[in-house]
Formats: sequence, structure tokens, C-alpha cells
Amino acid sequence: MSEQSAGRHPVRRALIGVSDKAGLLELATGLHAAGVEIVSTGGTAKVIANAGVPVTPVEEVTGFPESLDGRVKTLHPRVHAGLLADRSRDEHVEQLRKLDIAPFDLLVVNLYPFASTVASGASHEDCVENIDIGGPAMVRAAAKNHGSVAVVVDPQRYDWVLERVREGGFDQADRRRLAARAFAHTASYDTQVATWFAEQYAPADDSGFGEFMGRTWERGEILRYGENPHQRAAVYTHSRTGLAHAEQLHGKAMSYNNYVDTDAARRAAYDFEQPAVAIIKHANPCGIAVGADVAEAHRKAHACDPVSAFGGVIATNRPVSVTAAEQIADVFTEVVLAPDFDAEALDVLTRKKNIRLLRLPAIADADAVEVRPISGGVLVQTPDAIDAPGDDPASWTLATGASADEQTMADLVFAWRAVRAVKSNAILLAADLATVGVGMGQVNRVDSARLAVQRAGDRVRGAVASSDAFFPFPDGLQVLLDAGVRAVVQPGGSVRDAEVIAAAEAAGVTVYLTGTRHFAH
Ligand SMILES: NC(=O)c1ncn([C@@H]2O[C@H](COP(=O)(O)O)[C@@H](O)[C@H]2O)c1NC=O
Repeated sequence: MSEQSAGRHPVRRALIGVSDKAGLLELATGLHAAGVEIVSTGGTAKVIANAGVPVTPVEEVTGFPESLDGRVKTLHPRVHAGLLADRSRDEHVEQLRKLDIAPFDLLVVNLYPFASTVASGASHEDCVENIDIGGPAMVRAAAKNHGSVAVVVDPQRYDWVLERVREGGFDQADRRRLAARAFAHTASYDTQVATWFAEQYAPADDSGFGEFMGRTWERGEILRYGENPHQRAAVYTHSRTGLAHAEQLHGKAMSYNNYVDTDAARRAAYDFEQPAVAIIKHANPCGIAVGADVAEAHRKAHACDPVSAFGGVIATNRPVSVTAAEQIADVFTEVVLAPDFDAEALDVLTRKKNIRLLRLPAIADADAVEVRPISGGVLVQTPDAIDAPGDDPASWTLATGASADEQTMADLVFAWRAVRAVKSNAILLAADLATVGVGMGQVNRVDSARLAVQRAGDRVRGAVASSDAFFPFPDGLQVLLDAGVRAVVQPGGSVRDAEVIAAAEAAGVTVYLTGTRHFAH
């Protein structure tokens, strides 16, 4: 016997109970044609029988009616003994014979749609009713008994299942892989249920955070290496949306650092309502701009810091046009992420062998919380959304100086939104709805201000500035005032606000306070 076919068991009897009936008919028809006896739960049996395929209702096996609105269907020793009997143990086989129970060789189950019921905003009663009990019990039983039973939880695998059945059954390696998949499936399902219960029914207080929070991840791509070549890395996903599921249209495989930078770029560009472009290096922007279209936004974003933009990652919140593509193609760029690419733009960009092109719909990220690992645990927070109270310019307080005119206010609003994408301490200089100098990641605000001014060069004169958090002393702001900024937006709230504002007043510079800060660590 070859290694491959070791432990192959023919499939004679299958139990099918599926909530998602996709592919069911083809499966049942194929199993029947291969001589497999099919036993099924009520709704599943009805679909199979209606198609003229012979099926035994599970009630006939249990001798017990499906009852309590379907809460009890398969929870019966005649089902579970048939799934749990170890065919390699003579005493199990003998007991089945005495009890007149026929064993199952194959179990096909998919569970009540708990997660999508919760996501649909259904009532508590509906959510609770969609917690599958009998299904996971059967899946776990068959997976435990994988020496004898093959268990299938993915409708996408039905074609392969039929192939295997026709070839003479599943071998031991198949059954082990299927069991691993099955336990992962029930673990993920139970984690969703436990997390929902903790949020709904067992919150420690009114914080909104349950006493338990679980997430499970499925492995996606294996990456060539991690942040550095000596580190191993892979992508694991926990939802069906977001960057981890972006469609790669062209280019080399994404690297670990590409993902980190592209996620920062996505967040920066997709924050804006107008056409926007963010160019990111090492998770910080070397340029962000909005414009009438992607090409204009890209020109302005690139002009902020052309030196740093070399080898950068670009994200835009609109389909990439051919003009934008031609501009991008002129600069060595690692990744371009966009909701789409015009056909001609793709022609232009795909001439570049290595550039990675990713398509991702510009919808809000579905994640309700952000999770960051620390040694021994994780930190959890709600995302720093752009709808905090102080993000609405109507709520800003004019602390000193003349009210901003329309153009200045537009630049201040842009600068306030863009500074969220900069690692703290963040000082961002903007003119004409584009960054002209960014100071990021410094351990004091004075150095960030100096960096921003240095990067802006002559463009600082008449630019506006945003600061992600308050100025603890006047010194950081003074750097901006001395360089010639026209107006500043910052949260305020320092114990030395009066000194800080006085410095601006002395320079005749407008300062708006938002009351909200946007640290990014
Ligand atoms: N209660 C039980 O004994 C039970 N046994 C199987 N189920 C589930 O019932 C569903 C199939 O039901 P139907 O064939 O009636 O549509 C499957 O999702 C299966 O996981 C059950 N339902 C819920 O727990």
C-alpha cells in the first residue's frame, strides 16, 4: 500500500446536515451515484429528496422526532455512536453490532450562521437561536474519531470529496487534515459565540469590553520573511474585508514591511472624502494631498518630499487614472493600493515588473476594535476614527488671531485630518491641500517642528500647521512661528496653554483648538 493511500476507508454511509445548502444537490447526487447511503436532517433531507435522490431522514435512524424547533435533531446515541465508534477496536465494532447501529464513514455539516445573524443586527433571541449545538457536537465527534470518519465543513471541498469517494475513500492523511480543519472550524465558531456572550451578557462594567475577547485567524500567505530577513512571517486573517484580502493584480509577492506600510497608506488615503493620495515610507507619510483627481493629488503628495517618496508605498481612495499611472511609473514605487485601476493605467503600471498593484474597495474598515500585542497580552482599543467631536471644524475654538478665510480653513481641515497618519510627535505643514513638510516620530515636539520646517524649506512661509497633540511649552510652536506659518490647529489643553497662545498672539498667527488629540504610536 502506498504512503498516500495508507488507511483508506471506503465511504458507504454519510450523514449530511447543512445549514448552507450551496452545492448540496451535486454532492448528494454524486454520493448516491457512488453507492453511498445518505442520512440527513430535516431541511437537508427535504432538498435531497425533492431532487429525487434517496435519503434516510435522521428521525428514522434515531427513532425520535426532530423536536423543540430543531434544537434536538441529531443529539442521539444512534447518531453519536455511529460517529464515535473506532473501527480499529473490535469491541467498538461488536458493540455497534449488538446495538444495531450502523457506523458513518463521512459527516458533512455546516453550522447555523451565528456570525452573520449577529452582523445583521438581529434580535438577541434570533442570535441565540442561531447557536448551533447538534452540529458542533457531531463535527467534534467525527473529528475526534478521524481514524474512522472523514468530516467535511467546507462546501468548497465538495468536488474534492466526491473525487475521493470515487477513488475508494479518504486515506488517513486526508482524514487528519479534515479533522484539523473541523476542530479549527468549531473553535472559531465557539469563539464568536463566547465573545458575543461576553459582550452582551457578561460585561465587567459599562466599558463596552467583555470579560472575554476571542479571535481566531486563518493562515493566508506565507511571507518570504518578516521585518528582517532572519525573521519568519505569514499573514493570518480574521475577516473577509480589509488589506489582508486585497486583490493583487500585479507584481512580486507582498512583503511584511509592504503590508505594514500599505496599511498605513490605506488608512491615510481612505480617510478623505475628496480624491486623496498618501505616499508612505516606514509607516510615516512623505506626502499626503487631496486634489480634483488622483493625478493632481499624486503630483502634490509627491512634491512634498520627492527624495523620501523613492521606494514608497502609495494609496489612493479613487481608481487610478492613466495620467496618475504615468506619474507613478516615473518613480520607483513598491506598492500602489487603490479601489480600482483604469484599464490604461494598468497597462502603464504593469510594464513595471516589480511594482505591486492591489485593488481594495474604499469601504470603512470593518474592525470594531484594534488589537496590539504586548508581551504577555494585547492592548485593545476602538479605532481612532475621524469622527471624534473635535474633528468637526464647526466645534473648533479660535484661541487667537483672525478667523481663517475659506482657503486657510480648508488647509487647516486638511492638515488636521492628515496629521492622524503621522507617528507622534507629529507636526504637519500644509499648503493648497497638500503636505509640504512633515515632522514625525520625534521624542519631543520641538524636534518634530524643526524637522517639518526643514523639510518644507521655503514652502513653510504662509503654510498652515497641525499638531497631533497640544504644545506642552511655547518652544515647539515658536519654531513654527519663527518659520512663518500662517495658522495653526492643535488640540490645546496644556497647563501652559496661556503661554503657548500668547506666543502665537505676539506673532499675529491664528490658532484653533480642537479639544481632541490624535496620537499615533
Ligand atoms: N440540534 C441538533 O440536534 C442539530 N443537529 C444538527 N443541527 C444543525 O442543523 C442544520 C441542518 O438542519 P436542516 O437539515 O434541518 O436544515 C445544520 O446546520 C446542523 O449543524 C442541529 N441544530 C442545532 O443545534
